Amino acid sequence: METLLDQADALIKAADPDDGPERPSFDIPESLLPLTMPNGDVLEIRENPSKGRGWCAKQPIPAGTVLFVAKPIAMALDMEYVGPDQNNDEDVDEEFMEEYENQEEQGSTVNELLVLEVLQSIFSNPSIWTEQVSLLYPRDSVDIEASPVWISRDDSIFGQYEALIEQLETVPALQGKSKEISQRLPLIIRYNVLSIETCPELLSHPGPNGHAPLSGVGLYHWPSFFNHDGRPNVSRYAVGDIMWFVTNQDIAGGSELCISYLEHDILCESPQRRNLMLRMDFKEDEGVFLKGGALPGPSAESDGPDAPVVDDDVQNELMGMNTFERLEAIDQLIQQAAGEALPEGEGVDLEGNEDDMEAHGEAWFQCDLQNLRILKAITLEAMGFSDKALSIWEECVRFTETQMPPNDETSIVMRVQAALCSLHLKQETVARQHASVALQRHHLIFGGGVGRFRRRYRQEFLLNLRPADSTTTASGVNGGVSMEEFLWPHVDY
Ligand SMILES: C[S@@+](CC[C@H](N)C(=O)[O-])C[C@H]1O[C@@H](n2cnc3c(N)ncnc32)[C@H](O)[C@@H]1O
Repeated sequence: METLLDQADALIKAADPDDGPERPSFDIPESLLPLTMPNGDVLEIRENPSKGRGWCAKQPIPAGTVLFVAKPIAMALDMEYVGPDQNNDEDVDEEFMEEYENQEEQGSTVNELLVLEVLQSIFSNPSIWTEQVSLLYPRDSVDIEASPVWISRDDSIFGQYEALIEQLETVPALQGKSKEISQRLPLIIRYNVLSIETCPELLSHPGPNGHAPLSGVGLYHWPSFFNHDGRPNVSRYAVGDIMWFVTNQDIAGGSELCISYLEHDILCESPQRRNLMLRMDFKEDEGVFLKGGALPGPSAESDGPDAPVVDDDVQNELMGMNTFERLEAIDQLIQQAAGEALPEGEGVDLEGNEDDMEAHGEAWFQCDLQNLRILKAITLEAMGFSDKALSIWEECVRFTETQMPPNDETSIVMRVQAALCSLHLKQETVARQHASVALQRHHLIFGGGVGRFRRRYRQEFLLNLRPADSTTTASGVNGGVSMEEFLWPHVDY
């Protein structure tokens, strides 16, 4: 994994400031090649009457087992998708653009680029269709014929799509299949696409050296047989385009192995909200994923927001303020997010403009509150109030450990900040406890002991969230040793 992380860093470093990085297409390192074929002694695909095919465990599987590692059939980067050019088209109708922007917000438009990429791969190597893509859901011709014909919102993409479909008939192995491919492929992408992100959980992910520009979508073969569950027992993570699937808990033989199609911080929401976000062809209405009892999520008739409010734009807007203003704004938003207050001058944002920060007097998503807590802790630390920040980091830890799947990678990030903050306050015992849980959990999910942990967290340790971070010496006893070296010394694990 370390080699792949180096390659990911190199792509970010060499990225064009306007066009972003090159698309990652990494070779699976030799040491991981045995993990690319699902082990038939341990795993099998079974048919389930209500969910279709899905991966199952043939025998007990311990937590932290890598089920397999996969490379996509094709991928596309979010940054590559530019969408219809509004400036050059005076006839673009407003309703269309509104719908287009909504879709864009939901991150689905890059899927259109993926349709083209997969088609290109099929054209170059027809066995990709016959041996992999054609086996994916949906397979039933009734479902397929009932679906509307796919039309891209982007004329340029649609033109290329039609041309490629026509060219398929010139490939002997695909003759007579172009109609089926044109009907099925967009649906296959729609229902099997996976987001691909490198270290997305890190606070440094969106920053200058973070891996956000490598984010995209991909179509994978074996991973497409994971069904969704609101209590996933499998977690996934990626470096570049290579993706790992690992059990996040001990699994009993015979159980189904499921991932979550939803972001893990949405899983604690009400079924109504989860289904709105899921946008799938099935309803996910199992009980909410909670260890500590149900949160008071919105009821069916609630008119609270139907998507998280504290998105990247809101977070950037807040981080652009000076710390005093920011703290005040965050506190106001926390009240609104908890459904305790209407915003100042209802329906206006922090600068008095109308925007989607309009609150409804209804609770926002739990992840909104979590994101606001994180921003508050960062702000308090920058202001020198690390003692207040520590209790907020600990609240953040609690959220990830009670409202998210077991051993979630986000809980590691929160433990790391709680450890660094405690050490800054010279509370070494507390710091070591958080540090130890973070490392154990990281080792379980990502493997590689302290070496890999420190490699994956390299950018995170450069964040300098608290004054004098880089030179801190714990309680002075470890003169000259950085906080991370003090808490996670390089030892064999
Ligand atoms: C990525 S595929 C998973 C494999 C699929 N079941 C198959 O037969 O190939 C996604 C599709 O599986 C089905 N599916 C996945 N999770 C489900 C669930 N929890 N309940 C019902 N259907 C589910 C839905 O039809 C969904 O569009």
